[in-house]
Amino acid sequence: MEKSEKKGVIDTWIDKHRSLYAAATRHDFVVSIRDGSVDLSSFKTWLGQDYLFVRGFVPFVANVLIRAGKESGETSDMEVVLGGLASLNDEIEWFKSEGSKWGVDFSTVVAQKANQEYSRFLEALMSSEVEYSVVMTAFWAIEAVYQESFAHCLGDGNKTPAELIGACNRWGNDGFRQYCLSVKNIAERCLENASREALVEAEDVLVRVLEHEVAFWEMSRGGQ
Ligand SMILES: Cc1ncc(CO)c(N)n1
Repeated sequence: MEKSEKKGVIDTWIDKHRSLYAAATRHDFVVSIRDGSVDLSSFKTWLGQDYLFVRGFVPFVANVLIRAGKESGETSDMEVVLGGLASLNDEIEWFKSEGSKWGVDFSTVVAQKANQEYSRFLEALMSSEVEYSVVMTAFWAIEAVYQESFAHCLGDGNKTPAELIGACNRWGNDGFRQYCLSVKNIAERCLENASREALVEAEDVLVRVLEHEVAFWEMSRGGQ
């Protein structure tokens, strides 16, 4: 089989954890955006919590960037991650303008438990004990869940409310999809050469990202 046809280890894990992957990428909140039934207080809750998440995600991606420069052996890895970091800069500006559009004052938003736990998980991944291949797998999964979720809200037959199209476009656009594929290719390349222990850890980290993503969407139910 040609290399391009071969199923990578990430796709094998996604198949193995198919129902959890679906829970993370087709959550009720996401489905409600797509079918137009979304409760706007849920959206505002998500917006405030995700703004806080992204502020914590920046140092995580910066850590990935440093590792991509030192540990990867491929000069292109750093460029891919730098592109991601640059788009987080725009994203923070976008969050601020969405916050004023929806009347969400981020200075008063408090991180909920699921958000705190996700941040702690990211901090643990920044330890130098964690292998590059494991960190890259986590990074891919974090980005891919948002890409798949929001692309679903833009797919054929969607009834996504006009005022939420901008949010869906942020992560559902084709450029972001391509970027996620680049990150996936980096992770796959690293995993091909990884030790047994690293593979076990990478699969575990992938599962834990999916669980954190489900818990993150669940916060939107509170609507507070
Ligand atoms: C919870 C969460 N996961 C992933 C991303 C980005 O991919 C985000 N902004 N928020």
